[in-house]
Order: sequence, then C-alpha cells, then structure tokens
Amino acid sequence: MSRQIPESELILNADGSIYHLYLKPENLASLVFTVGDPDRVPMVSSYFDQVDFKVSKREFVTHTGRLNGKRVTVMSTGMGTDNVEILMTELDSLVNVDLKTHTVKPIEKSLEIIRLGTSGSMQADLPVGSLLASEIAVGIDTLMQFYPELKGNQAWSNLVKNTLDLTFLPYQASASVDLLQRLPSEFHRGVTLTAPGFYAPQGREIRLKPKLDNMIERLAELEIQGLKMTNFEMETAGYYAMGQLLNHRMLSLNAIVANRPTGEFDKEAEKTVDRMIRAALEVYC
Ligand SMILES: O=P(O)(O)O[C@H]1O[C@H](CO)[C@@H](O)[C@H]1O
Ligand SMILES: O=c1cc[nH]c(=O)[nH]1
Repeated sequence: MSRQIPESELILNADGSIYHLYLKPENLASLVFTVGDPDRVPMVSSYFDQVDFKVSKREFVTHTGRLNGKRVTVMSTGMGTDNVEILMTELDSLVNVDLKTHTVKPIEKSLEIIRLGTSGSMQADLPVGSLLASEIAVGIDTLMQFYPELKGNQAWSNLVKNTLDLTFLPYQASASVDLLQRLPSEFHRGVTLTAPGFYAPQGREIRLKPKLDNMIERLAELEIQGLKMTNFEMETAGYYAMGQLLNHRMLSLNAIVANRPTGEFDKEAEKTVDRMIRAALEVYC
C-alpha cells in the first residue's frame, strides 16, 4: 500500500477539485496547452470545435473541449516557475493520484504538455516575429534546489553558472524529442534561458541597474556542440525539469516578441502569437 498523502499536502476543495487549479480528473484532457496570460486561453479555445468545460481560479483559467475529434485542454499559469511548480504537481496529481484514497496510483500516466508563450531573442539574427521551440532550457531560478537532482547532461548549467558568476548551480532539462520532431521547419530550435524575473534577471534596466553587466552579450556568445543560447522567458526550464521528474512529455514553443540586441519589440506581437497557436493546434490536434 502506498503512502497516504495528508489532506494538508494534497489539498482538495469542497467539491473534490484540486486546490489551485479547481479541476477534477474528468475535466482534464491528456493533451494540455499552457499559456502565461489568462486572456490567451480563449484565443486558443476559439479554434476548438467545441468547449465543454470552463473554470477559472486566480491565474489558472482552464477550457477543455475537442478539436478534430481529439480531447484537448488549454490553461493559463500566470508568470514564473513558482506557478509552473503548482501547475505541474496538481496536473500530475489529477492523473497519478487517487484523490479519494490520497494514494499514488499503481500505473503511471503521462500527459503531453505544450507551452505556447512569448519570449525575447538574445540573437540579433533571430528577429521578432520568429517562432522557436526550446530544445534545451536552463533555469536560473532556485526551484530545483528543492527537488531530486536532475539526471542527464548539465553542461549548459555549468557554463551559465561560470559565465554569470552565479553562487548556485542553474538546472538544465530538455524537450520531448517526439513532440519536437513533429514541428514544421518554420520553428527555429534553441536553448532557452528561464529567468526568475522580467527586468534585471533578463538584463533590462529601467531605474535599477542590473548587478550583472552585459548579460545578454555574455549569454549570446555561449555555444555547446554547435548550439547557441537563443532566448529569454520565465517558465520553460521549470516545465522541462518537473516534466522529467514526473515523466510527462513536454514542449515549450515561443513567439519571439522582443529582440534584445537590436532593442526592437514586435509591433504585431498578437499576430505572431496567433500564428504560433494555429501552427501548434495543426500539428498536435
Ligand atoms: O507570454 P507568456 O506565456 O506569459 O510568457 C512570457 O511572458 C511573460 C513575461 O512578459 C513570462 O511569463 C514569459 O515567460
Ligand atoms: O523579452 C521577453 C519577452 C517576453 N517574455 C519574456 O520573459 N521576455
């Protein structure tokens, strides 16, 4: 008999739904698209043939329906890997924990989880309006200091630690090869830096000067086995790391809306995001 998880750890609402997401197992499809912005959820589900279920709690807005006969969920997470940790743990609990007995189910189920997010390019020749799949992601937040060590190559983590002179080791994890391979050539592939903030942690200066000088230039010239670091955002490494530990298949797609070396912001960012959404639905649904 597996461990009985205390009510204060696996928390359920009065209607039996899981604490933050407000979902019951039957409300979730095994193909899940995630977005940061709650307003992006109806943009995605407007392409579904039907929407059967909607719920919203804090930044977590969920729509589940069908497209081309396939059941599909889209949900928002808000920003940052702290929200991703909640999302991934609660999604995993919905499929791999018996919510009545509070015990882990004997047969593990794997979800397909695909992020549809915005991102800033570190490379002058990766222009705004581009679409990019994160092949590898490196997290410079501290989430993974609290989970079991990630197996596999950590060469990027070590390189980023030394380049930025960080006092802790970042973490590195990868996309599902199967999900990545299905993408059309329109999608660039890249190495994504997941930052614990939008401004100084991505080298931006408004009134406060970032502690790290020339962060973008230093990161943009890094290269391992012919791959360069390509873009900044705030969730992907958290998704890939939690997905690796919990055995879910993960992919993060990025609409490049800012080019940091050239200082440009995409004047048609919404159209770029819409192009990414339509491309992803066509490939995975
Ligand atoms: O557009 P989303 O999916 O929110 O993703 C990116 O945009 C937000 C910052 O503006 C961060 O969440 C970052 O990861
Ligand atoms: O530059 C950017 C653009 C979108 N999201 C980010 O996190 N950074």
